[in-house]
Parts: sequence; C-alpha cells; structure tokens
Amino acid sequence: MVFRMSGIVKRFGGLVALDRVDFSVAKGEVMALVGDNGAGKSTLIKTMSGAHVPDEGTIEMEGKLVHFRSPQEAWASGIATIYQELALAGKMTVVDNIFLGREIKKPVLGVPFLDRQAMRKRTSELLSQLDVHVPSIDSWVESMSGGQRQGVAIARALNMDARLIIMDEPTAALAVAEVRKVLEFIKNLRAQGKSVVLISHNIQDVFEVSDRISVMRHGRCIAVRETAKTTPQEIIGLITGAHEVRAAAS
Ligand SMILES: Nc1ncnc2c1ncn2[C@@H]1O[C@H](COP(=O)(O)OP(=O)(O)OP(=O)(O)O)[C@@H](O)[C@H]1O
Repeated sequence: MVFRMSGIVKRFGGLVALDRVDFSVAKGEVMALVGDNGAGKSTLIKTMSGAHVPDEGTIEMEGKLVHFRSPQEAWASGIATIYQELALAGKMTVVDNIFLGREIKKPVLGVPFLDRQAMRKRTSELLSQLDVHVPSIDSWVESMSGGQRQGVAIARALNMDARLIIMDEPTAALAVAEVRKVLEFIKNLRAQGKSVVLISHNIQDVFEVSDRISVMRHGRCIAVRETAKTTPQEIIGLITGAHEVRAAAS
C-alpha cells in the first residue's frame, strides 16, 4: 500500500469524529470515500493531509511512519489535496499557478532570474500528459471553466511530485461534459501510477472511476468494497444504514 492509516481517532471536545478508522490506498488505485453528511469524510482527509493531527493511530506513506503537523509536511511527503475551492489564484496565469512557490530560476551573470521558457515547457507537458485543454497557458485561471480549473489544480499537484492526490467533491459544481473530463483526468492519474482518494456524493461517478470504495458512517469506516464486486444499491444501503435496520429486524 502507498498509504495506510490504522486506528485513527480524532476527537473534538466530547465528540468522536473519527473512531478507530483504518484506511489504505494502493499504488495506481482510485479509492472512493463515501458517507452521509457528518460521517467524518472531511475530518479523515484533513487528517491525511496534515490539517488535523490525530489523537490516536498511525499513518504510513510509502512504507514510512509519518506524523504530519501541517499541510506543508504532507505535501513534502507527496500527498496533495485538491479542495472544492481549489486554492488557485484567479488573477494569475496557468503557468504562474502551476509554479506558484516553486518557480524555476536560472542564473544570469550570477543573478537568479525566472526561467519562463522552462516553466512554460513543463506546463505544456503536464497539461498534455493529463489531456487538459486550456485556451492558453497565459490565460488567467479565473476565465476558465470549472473542469479546466480542476485540470490545472491536478497539474500543479503533479508538478509538486504528488503520489497521492486527494480530491474533495471534484465534480460537484460541474456541468455534465465537464464532469466527464474530470473523471478522465482521474483515470489518467491512475494510468500514470498515481493514487487517488475521491470524496463524492455522486454514486454514479464513484462507480465509473473507482477501484475500491470505503464507506464511512458515524465516524467509523464500516465497509470497504471492490467496486467491481458491489452494486450502487449495496453502497447506498451501507451509507444510509439500511443494512443495520435489516439486521435489527431479523
Ligand atoms: N473543527 C471541528 N470542530 C468540532 N466538530 C467538528 C469539527 N469538524 C468536524 N466536526 C464534527 O465531526 C463530525 C464529522 O464531520 P465531517 O465534516 O468530517 O463529516 P463529512 O462526512 O465530511 O460531512 P459532509 O459530507 O457534510 O462534509 C461532525 O459531527 C462534525 O460536526
């Protein structure tokens, strides 16, 4: 497994938001994370990405124990999180967003200057690898569609050498054609051997793109299923607790 969490507990005062959660993702795997509102999905991804420190449990990335105290530490270990709001700078170009904070510089007469040519070349390579089409790499990000912006955010994560990419509801605000595109980006990431955690309320998207599905309920990870061996009905039953009702009745 590229990534493994074991026995993760996270409390907020008296509330146990994560109750001994085990969660893992293999190399080149798309793991969907599903659950009802308040089930603990956001808290879990914030713990994976260094925004929350767990009260108990262990986290391993690429076989090494890690103790993230900040999102920067998680990024440095190769874990990128793409939140719905994306954290791109709207009034900056595609190239500048992809290299924000890690510009390529070259010395000219001993003084470091931005190597725009190298950054433009790398940007075009990343976008074509992912099959992201933007009007121009010099366009402002705010002028682009939601799907194109998702593509830029993913390219930025790859440029930072992310091996595990966590995507929080990436298709929630998108039109149908754009949803297709984002699902293709996710498949491209998998084809490149990257691992993806996909949080989604859209069961159809989950079934189209994931290899396994983890179901959270009341802060616990109650089931993990291989997508090819389950059905939307079973997953919805697990999310809503219908299986508990049936078990209680029998
Ligand atoms: N910072 C916080 N302080 C106190 N309680 C919190 C905090 N963050 C989350 N919680 C609580 O932890 C529980 C899990 O919330 P979480 O946001 O992780 O659920 P979720 O599955 O992501 O839900 P949604 O789909 O609505 O985003 C909820 O009861 C929530 O109120």
